[in-house]
Amino acid sequence: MRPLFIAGNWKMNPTTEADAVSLAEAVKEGVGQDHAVRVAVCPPSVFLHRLDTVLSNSPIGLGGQNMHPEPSGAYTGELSAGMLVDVGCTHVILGHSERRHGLGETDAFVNKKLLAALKAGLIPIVCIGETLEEREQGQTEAVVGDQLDGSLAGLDGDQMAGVVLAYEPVWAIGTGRTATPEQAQQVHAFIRSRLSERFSEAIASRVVIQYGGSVKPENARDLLARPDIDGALVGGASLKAADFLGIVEAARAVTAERR
Ligand SMILES: O=C(CO)COP(=O)(O)O
Repeated sequence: MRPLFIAGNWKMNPTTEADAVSLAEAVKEGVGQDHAVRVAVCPPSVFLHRLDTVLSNSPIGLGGQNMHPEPSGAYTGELSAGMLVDVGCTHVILGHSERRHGLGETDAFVNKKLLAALKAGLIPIVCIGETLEEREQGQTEAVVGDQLDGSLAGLDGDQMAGVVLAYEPVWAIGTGRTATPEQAQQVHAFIRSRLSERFSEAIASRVVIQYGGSVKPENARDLLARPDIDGALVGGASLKAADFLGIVEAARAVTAERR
């Protein structure tokens, strides 16, 4: 059985280290030593080092929100996989739509980052998802399929099994408009079938596929109860400890029901 995995993508929030520490401490206290559900937080990179200390003796993973594929060099403003590992990261988000659409990241570039992240021992969370226009034109599967092919190029089955995918329909991010559990499940099942064709059914069945886009405590349980939805990548609701912990609680409830 795939363990459910709830990750918080804090994006460019909160704005001070003191607030980041408070949020991380509250999440740490709420999660406790429970390992039934995987949990990670991905704060802005300037807070990573401090939060590694805050989150010590806790099962909560720590993730970067981006990285450069090269290990070092003349890349102003960038940071590498090795640097993320050095400050205590276990995870890294790659190819978020805010970077694909806002900053022109391509599948090929995401793929280079993915290979570098795996080499450095990070667990990558690779984001994919269609825009509203693409959905309305019936292109969801074509777009998501292309993103998968491009982003996952060159991976072998064992590497794939260690990658987390996050299906984040762009139209559901920060809009309050969540994909219905049925809509999300349909795309998640498509993603898994694509992985099955490309790798094998055994590998596809091991890949954790998170859903992201306006996940809240109120809608988390219905989403997480679907067979191919293995967790959530949470934006806005990860900035309030009570909301984020409410989503973790929903994941625990779904996990307990499945036992
Ligand atoms: O982009 C997201 C997570 O990566 C989702 O953001 P929201 O939860 O704010 O919609």
